[in-house]
Amino acid sequence: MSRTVIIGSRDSQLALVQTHWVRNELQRAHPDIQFEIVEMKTQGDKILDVALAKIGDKGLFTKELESAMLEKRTDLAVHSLKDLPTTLPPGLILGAITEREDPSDAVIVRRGLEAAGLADLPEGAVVGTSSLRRLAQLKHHYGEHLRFEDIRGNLNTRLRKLDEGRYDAIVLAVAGMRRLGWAERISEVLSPDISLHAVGQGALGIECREADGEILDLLTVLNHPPTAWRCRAERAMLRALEGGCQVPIGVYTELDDSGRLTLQGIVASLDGQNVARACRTGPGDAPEALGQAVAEDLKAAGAQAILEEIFVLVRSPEVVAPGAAPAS
Ligand SMILES: NCc1[nH]cc(CCC(=O)O)c1CC(=O)O
Repeated sequence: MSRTVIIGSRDSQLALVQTHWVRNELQRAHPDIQFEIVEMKTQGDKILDVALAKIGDKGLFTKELESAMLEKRTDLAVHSLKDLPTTLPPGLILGAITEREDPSDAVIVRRGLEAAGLADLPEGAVVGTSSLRRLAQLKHHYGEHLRFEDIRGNLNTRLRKLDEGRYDAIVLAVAGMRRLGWAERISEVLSPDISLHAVGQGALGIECREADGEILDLLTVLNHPPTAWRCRAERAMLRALEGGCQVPIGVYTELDDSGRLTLQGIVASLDGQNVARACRTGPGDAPEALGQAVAEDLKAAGAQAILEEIFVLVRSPEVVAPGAAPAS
């Protein structure tokens, strides 16, 4: 293949680290092909100071990258998988899912404060989070002891706000901190008993045109089947719940040596008081069926009512939902 392959990326520091990693992997596997990166701003990058929930959740960080592929200005796009909606525009598919980083959430304590994690923070300490999923689960466990406030901006901005003393701790994805080389700032990795992570967290999704067989062939080197099975189950669950990225939905998956996949799911009310949980195990090579089954169990456990209540809250004009950033 003699063409130059153009890779679309958001221009945030994390997105560029991820896209350069993908470019290097592709270049190593296909030395005769030229790979180029084109940086783009998405809607979500332009309007970070606005309550994102108001703008519409689907594809805030992906639309511009997708239009570019459909118009053949680019050939593929690299996304944090958790920012990629579960339903893609016609003509585009998920060509590969890369090996997952640790998908857990991490607590970062402000410099100068000696605390090993959330349980160790002083009474009334202020914890910053921008995701309803984290907020709901942390309120459920630490609502009596800690206060929670919204935090916005990219990872650099959030760490700066933390160290300026506006928060005592913040909660972020382990994966982003590691990829940016800031792992040593992680004070605590939250166990799934405290916080189930976002669907797709820690993995990269590579999107391309469905009909572009050449590109699809090139991408097979990036696909990590165990991660792909886990993430497909997680995404099928989310899709079946029709949960945009704004709702407190968390997951945890495990793949055992014999290829059995376990998917745990949670749907929580914003105050953390009302929680629906479900867990099932099934064959790893039928992840969509497993995801759909767990979604049905969650609905039977009360998820529907929780989701409807949140939908009304998030859409009502008076209420600016605390921390409605997408897909965390
Ligand atoms: N919501 C934004 C976002 N999208 C992807 C990551 C990094 C982690 C990942 O790849 O899942 C983050 C930051 C965060 O949630 O802390």
